[in-house]
Amino acid sequence: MADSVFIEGLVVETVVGVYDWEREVTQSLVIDLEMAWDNRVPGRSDDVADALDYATVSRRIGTCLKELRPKLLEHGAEVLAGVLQAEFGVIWLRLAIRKPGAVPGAKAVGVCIERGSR
Ligand SMILES: Nc1nc2c(c(=O)[nH]1)N=C([C@H](O)[C@@H](O)CO)CN2
Repeated sequence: MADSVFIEGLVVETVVGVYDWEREVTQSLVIDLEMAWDNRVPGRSDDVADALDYATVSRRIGTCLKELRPKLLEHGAEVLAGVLQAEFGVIWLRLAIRKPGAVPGAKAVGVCIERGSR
């Protein structure tokens, strides 16, 4: 399945990081996500119930990361991938989490994972 639904540049404010000072503040994470989805069905029906609703997914990403308060970006990415697969039936996804300003001189640092198969 070559079709997909994507979310680009979703900003989530949460507690994240491995250092003590990072557990006392919130920081911005930027999420880029592509999820395999058969868009022929909603393409025919014009019904959001047949679609992978990117608004609902975006809200779920926010609540997940705010509750999780991960130390590592890797942990945030792994848990998010599991939620998307279990709750939304996503069979394949590519997910990047960026942490802007975390490393002096770098625009952003982050991780990218791919889970499942198309
Ligand atoms: N591979 C990773 N390396 C680092 C992470 C991370 O989440 N994954 N996190 C940190 C610190 O929290 C850093 O962002 C503070 O500036 C260091 N390395």
